Amino acid sequence: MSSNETLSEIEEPPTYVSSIPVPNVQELVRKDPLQVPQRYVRDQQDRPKDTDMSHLSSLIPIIDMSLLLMGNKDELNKLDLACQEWGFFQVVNHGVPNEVLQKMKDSAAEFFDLPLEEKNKYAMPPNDIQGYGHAYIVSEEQILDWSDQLILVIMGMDKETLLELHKQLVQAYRVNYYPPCSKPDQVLGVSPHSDPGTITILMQDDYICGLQIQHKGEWVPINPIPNALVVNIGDMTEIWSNGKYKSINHRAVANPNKARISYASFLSPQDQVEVEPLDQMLNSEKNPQKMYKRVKYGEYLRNSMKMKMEGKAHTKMAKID
Ligand SMILES: O=C(O)CCC(=O)C(=O)O
Ligand SMILES: [Fe+2]
Repeated sequence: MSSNETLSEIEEPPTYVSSIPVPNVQELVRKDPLQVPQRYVRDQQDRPKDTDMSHLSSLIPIIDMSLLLMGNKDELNKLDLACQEWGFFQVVNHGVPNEVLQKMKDSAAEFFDLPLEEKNKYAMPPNDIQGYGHAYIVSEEQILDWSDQLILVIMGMDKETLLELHKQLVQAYRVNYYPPCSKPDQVLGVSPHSDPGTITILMQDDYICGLQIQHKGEWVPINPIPNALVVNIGDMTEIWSNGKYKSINHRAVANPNKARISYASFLSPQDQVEVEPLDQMLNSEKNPQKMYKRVKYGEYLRNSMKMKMEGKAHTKMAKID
């Protein structure tokens, strides 16, 4: 995008790769809580295993935002290490009032409680990623996730202010609804994937576990801390940092008894922005070789949407072999 072109001049709404329509999981469970159709059953090696990784969960860094804002160097180093070693951390004292978080939770819960006909008034249209439904379904054979989603691309803010503050930042918001599952050991709520954008800010349910991240080959649960926010590095930050900061494979598992809702806010560059390793990241001793090609974010995103979510397979497009 040239420097004299601004977001407000780009009138055309972006189009997305369309996803094959699939059943509504919440409705499936409402009709028969015990059925788990074959389309949702994972191959043995992909199923959540009953291994206890809680000793690793307690090592996932917790960052105190109030310390960062006071310029605390130790906390800044902790954040730097978190991005390099884990790609995930939880943030406490983030300054977002608990009432605001609660309102988000209440309004999402209210939406998912509506009858299907009401929810379907906001159904995701073909070629769009916004709305109620499912994305990333590219073949009839694909094993499906045990969840429904509501996705919004948030552009309603004052563009001038937004541009001033963030230049080309785009925010998309996805509410994931995971109905309970009678066979949680055979399904996944969300397939393993890394997030394509810059960073993701995730509000989990305060008590129900589900999110797991891949760390040194193991699936490690991120235990909820009430009112904390989970932050993870996306693929674009991995590219800008030439791999110093890691965009980590993660997934969500289903719960046998309770529905779980998570709220993911994806921050990303504008579609036209070209992303490549920053010069200063190439001069470090650790990563002298350029590991990524230049990619246009919009193309990268759409390319990833043509594939089912499959770990970091979609990142190949940007990798230098
Ligand atoms: O539900 C979760 O905890 C994870 C959701 C997620 O990874 C996503 O929406 O990209
Ligand atoms: Fe994610």
